[in-house]
Amino acid sequence: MSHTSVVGDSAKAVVDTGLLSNRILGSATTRKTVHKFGGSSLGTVQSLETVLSIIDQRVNDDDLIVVSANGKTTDKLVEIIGLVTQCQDTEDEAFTHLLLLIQAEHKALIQQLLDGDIECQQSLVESLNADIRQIQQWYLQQSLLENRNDLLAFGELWSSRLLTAVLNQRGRRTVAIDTRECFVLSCPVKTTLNRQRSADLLLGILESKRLHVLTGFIAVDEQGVTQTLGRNGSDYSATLAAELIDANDVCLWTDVDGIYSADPRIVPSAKKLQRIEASVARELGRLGNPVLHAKTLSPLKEKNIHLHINNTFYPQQVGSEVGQFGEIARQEVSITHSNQLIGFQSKRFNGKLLEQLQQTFSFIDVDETLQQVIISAEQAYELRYHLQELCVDFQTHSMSLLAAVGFAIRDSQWHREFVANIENSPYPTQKISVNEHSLVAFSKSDCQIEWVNKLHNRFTRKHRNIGVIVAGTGNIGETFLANFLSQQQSRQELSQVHLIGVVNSTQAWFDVDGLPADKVVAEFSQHAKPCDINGLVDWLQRHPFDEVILVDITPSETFAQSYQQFFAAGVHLISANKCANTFAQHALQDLQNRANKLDCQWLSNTTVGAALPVNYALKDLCDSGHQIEEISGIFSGTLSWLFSNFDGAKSFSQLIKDALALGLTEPDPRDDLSGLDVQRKLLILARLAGFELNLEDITCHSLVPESLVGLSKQDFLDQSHLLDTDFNNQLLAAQQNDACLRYVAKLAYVDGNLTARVGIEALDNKHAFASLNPCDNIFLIKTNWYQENPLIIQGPGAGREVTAAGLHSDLVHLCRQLNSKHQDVDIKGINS
Ligand SMILES: NC(=O)C1=CN([C@@H]2O[C@H](COP(=O)(O)OP(=O)(O)OC[C@H]3O[C@@H](n4cnc5c(N)ncnc54)[C@H](O)[C@@H]3O)[C@@H](O)[C@H]2O)C=CC1
Ligand SMILES: N[C@@H](CC=O)C(=O)O
Repeated sequence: MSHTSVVGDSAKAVVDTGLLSNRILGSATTRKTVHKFGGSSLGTVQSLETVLSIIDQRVNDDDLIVVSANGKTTDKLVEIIGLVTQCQDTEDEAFTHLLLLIQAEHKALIQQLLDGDIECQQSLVESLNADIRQIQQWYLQQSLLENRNDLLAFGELWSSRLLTAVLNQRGRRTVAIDTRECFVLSCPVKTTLNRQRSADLLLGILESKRLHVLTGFIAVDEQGVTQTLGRNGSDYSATLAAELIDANDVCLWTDVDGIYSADPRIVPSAKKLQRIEASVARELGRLGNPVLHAKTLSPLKEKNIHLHINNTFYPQQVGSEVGQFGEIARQEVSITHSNQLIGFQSKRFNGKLLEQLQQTFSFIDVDETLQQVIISAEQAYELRYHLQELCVDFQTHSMSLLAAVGFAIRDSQWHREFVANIENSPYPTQKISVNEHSLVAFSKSDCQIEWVNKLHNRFTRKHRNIGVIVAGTGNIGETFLANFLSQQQSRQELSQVHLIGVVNSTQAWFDVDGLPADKVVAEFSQHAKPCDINGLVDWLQRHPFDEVILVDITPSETFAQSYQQFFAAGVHLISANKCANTFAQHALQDLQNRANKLDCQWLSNTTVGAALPVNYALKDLCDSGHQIEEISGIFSGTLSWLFSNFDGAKSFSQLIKDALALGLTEPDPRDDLSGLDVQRKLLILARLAGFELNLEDITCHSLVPESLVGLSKQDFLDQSHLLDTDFNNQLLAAQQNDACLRYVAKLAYVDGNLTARVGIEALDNKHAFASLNPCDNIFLIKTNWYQENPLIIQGPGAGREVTAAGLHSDLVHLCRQLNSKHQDVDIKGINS
């Protein structure tokens, strides 16, 4: 066989595998990946263009490409074999029709994809025509059945030639490899590869700085005779190639989104399993999963190669990854079923015969007591034939299975639950087979869709893996993280919540297997890698969790401006940062609309009053029909603390430094002293109450003189003594009038007029706002129904512990919502 090789320039420089695992994320080193494109991805010009763009963006020259035959070519070639086998009257006509159809389809693909390159078109069409003539000749000589495997091999051969030619034409130096030159089977029946010989041959063929497109599905035996690798043989070719070249990953590009927790065509609430432990995947394959095949997975075992299932038509979407993972991924449970099984019973199913059968066939269950083996309907034909040849008497019956599959499920709490559920279900079970990673109920009746749904709901409904990323490791962030583990252990709502990332302004530490919450602060600098907001957004687009919550404990406006991107990545937000909530009205509205549209939740109850339930209360009042007429009070913990403690004994400037050290102030205390923080809080409450206004609509009296505004934070603190005289004077004046200094916020809505202001006031010592504990906030809310006796909420309004507590409260609320979230999978043509 000759190679198709046309010279061109490869422009691929950047590695972007788009893959999930820790091994890939955060690493810039090149790693070899075998990309396999299935027939559905190669069937039309349009889908081939999509494949070409995936190759352009994601495939490096070190990688290998493995292709199936274009579209349904293999089915048509098999049909030709069927015609010849059946010897029908109309065979000639049907043969010619099918062959011409195959020829025409391939010619059309060549001409459209190589549009403008007549020479290349001609060369490919000539090869195609020669192959078609060869098939005709076999047919006329009645040797088609003898050459069955060579006939089938044409599908992959044409496909690899075409893709290679197009890639070369588009500047990617590419070589086509017919795997019959390098995949040598030591046992064609079991499709066992002679690994050493095959590796030597393949590595000898690969050319440096070239991309290689390998035929899937075909190989040769030790005598050089063409062999096929059976159903899903191209997937197997890809994993074999990965093993031979020592690749890290195999990417199967197909027309499904990944592996689901049940068949999504019949279980609408099935969720995608983004990470599947390899041993669990093998068990799913053994039980008949239509995407994962035991044979495909076998070459990956020894070398811990990860397998990715990605949808060609939605390449940005995260698919499923099979490999070795930590505890979080191992907790997933899926429900599988099949009505395509055959039970064989024979008195001779014991001893040597059974042993020998087990070596040749992949049984789903073997039961010596029942003298029964269960096998897929696909393999039943061969078993029947084999037993007949051995003159073994047997009976057969249709069977079904309904199974729960999960890592070490036999030893988990699910074992008892499964048995109880099956025993109480109408599924007429013959037996339950208990395996390390699966619990399987078998029946002689079909398994009904509703039983699959019921079991799936029971096992997976509440199991949503939620990843949490904390942005901001300062004053509040550290305290939030310090309390994370104890919260996780004590709150039932957080049982599936995992800390998977911590980010600050320059660095990030991610681990999809979970970070040690109790050590994360201490070990952050040791593990963190440089990361900016773009890096974070990138990471968020590929996370393997059912839900991800980002907790923004930064003071950063830039970070808040990225919320749009976070929502676009499907991430939920909890904000202590007040910036986004105080964007211009239209910008905030856009953001909220976007979150709603994308089904993303956004909680920000600590932005006002720290952990005090002010936002909740106000929202509840409005939702229940109150019309808000006044919101007033002391909204700054810092200013409350400063003015409560400021009695002249200690200077005002020293008190500012103390408040900063206590963690009450904003990172820059001038944001409190200027009134900006209070102004923001009043704006947040006003908007919650249904008023439309912006920051500049709230009159603000700043306590920071112009001369101290432009200084660095440290210079400001050094020069803060310049404030002391003025504040001493204000204090004296207030004291002389039996009054005290307080920084007050007030919004009033009277006769259709809205006024809002924040500023310092001298309040009578008997005023409700005068006798607060230092640092307490007070919120007074008047409505049409709360007039003379307004609603008052009072308590600590700032500080590390209370703010962290408020954020944890938001986390529990949000997880409660997400845990019970029901999300149906949309399946084209079935429910969408
Ligand atoms: N102190 C309090 O009582 C309360 C504070 N808050 C809010 O909590 C937030 C955090 O305050 P502190 O912890 O005192 O601040 P801090 O200055 O001590 O820590 C801020 C953290 O955010 C990180 N950061 C800054 N910009 C970032 C960016 N662009 N990307 C990622 N990380 C970034 C910094 O590296 C640092 O780790 C502020 O928004 C504050 O308004 C809210 C309620 C109460
Ligand atoms: N600096 C703020 C912190 C809470 O938002 C305050 O003092 O209230």
